[in-house]
Amino acid sequence: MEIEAEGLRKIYPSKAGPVEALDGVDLRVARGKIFGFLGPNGAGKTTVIRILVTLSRPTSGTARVAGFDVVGQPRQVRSHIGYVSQAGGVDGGMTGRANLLLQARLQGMSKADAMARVGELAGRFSLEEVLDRPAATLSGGLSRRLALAMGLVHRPSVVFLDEPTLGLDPSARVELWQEIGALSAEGATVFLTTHYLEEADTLCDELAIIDHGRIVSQDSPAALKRQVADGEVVSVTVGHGHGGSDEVREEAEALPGVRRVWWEGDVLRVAVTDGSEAMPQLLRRLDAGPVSVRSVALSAPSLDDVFLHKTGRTLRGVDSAGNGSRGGHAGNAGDTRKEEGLEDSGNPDADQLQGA
Ligand SMILES: Nc1ncnc2c1ncn2[C@@H]1O[C@H](COP(=O)(O)OP(=O)(O)OP(=O)(O)O)[C@@H](O)[C@H]1O
Repeated sequence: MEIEAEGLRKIYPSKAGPVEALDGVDLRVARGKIFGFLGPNGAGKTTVIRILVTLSRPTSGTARVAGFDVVGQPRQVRSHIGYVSQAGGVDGGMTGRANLLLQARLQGMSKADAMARVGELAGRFSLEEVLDRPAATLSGGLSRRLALAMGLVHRPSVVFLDEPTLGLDPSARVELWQEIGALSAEGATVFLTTHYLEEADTLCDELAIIDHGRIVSQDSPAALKRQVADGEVVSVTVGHGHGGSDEVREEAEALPGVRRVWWEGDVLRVAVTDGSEAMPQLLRRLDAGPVSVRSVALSAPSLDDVFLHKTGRTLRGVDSAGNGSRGGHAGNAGDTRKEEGLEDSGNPDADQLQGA
């Protein structure tokens, strides 16, 4: 296993009293896999990543990355990992080349080696044309590619990416997926957080969903979807404001071939063994009932369904810039980040950590 965590707990002190961010997190990620970490806001994703990349210590529990203990052997861990935070660590006032060179020099490379590595990475990430531009002038997609290249300067075997495509347009996102896929094809292990379920579904070999500081599920995207429904999901949209009726849900549950029924706003979702068999019966039953049906659709279960089933919340509503209602609670991070900064003081480069 390239990443292993057991019983991770983290309690942050805060003025309002201790905040339990992690409540016994276990994780196992095999070498070369792309592992996606999903969860509502405030679920504990960043806390786990920060422990795994040695920026924060667990209150209790253990974790090993690339075979090294994150608490006892932080230097060894750092020399084997790349970490690209949400902020990315790119200095906007410096050119792309200067950013890359600085990282390489910080890794202890000679000037000649550093320049050769910058050339290599620029070719690999199609950054040649932007090497001499100040990083602040790069588009979102280019800036993320630069940040990723910076995280790979020292050829880490495990790469941590915190929301790598947040706010990117669809084509830039797909380009980055290709880069991430290539990393794993070359043997690197990738651990990423994302709010985009499509990204998790397309890119990741395995996913863990965290909620309230606990892992509620870990499996491949396909297996997770099978857990929700080994079949199809009929989605019935009812008249505005008429969703949520227990009576309708119970009626649907009583039909043959129905496995699970739940409301998502004004949409009744019905997990069934065979959609074409269940749909006519379901519609007949609904027609006789109190709600009007506006539309019906049949689909395979999605990760949205999994997420809702596991956390009781939906991640839908994230707009292309990553804003919007992401479900879950925002937590009380706003007034407490300072304490986190204190915990990490002494680390000169918390945003872009590659090696010690
Ligand atoms: N330094 C801190 N001091 C106190 N509480 C904190 C601190 N950092 C995080 N927390 C709290 O711990 C919990 C987990 O936060 P964390 O940032 O790990 O969640 P997250 O899943 O990464 O959220 P997001 O998706 O919003 O980034 C939240 O309740 C948060 O408010």
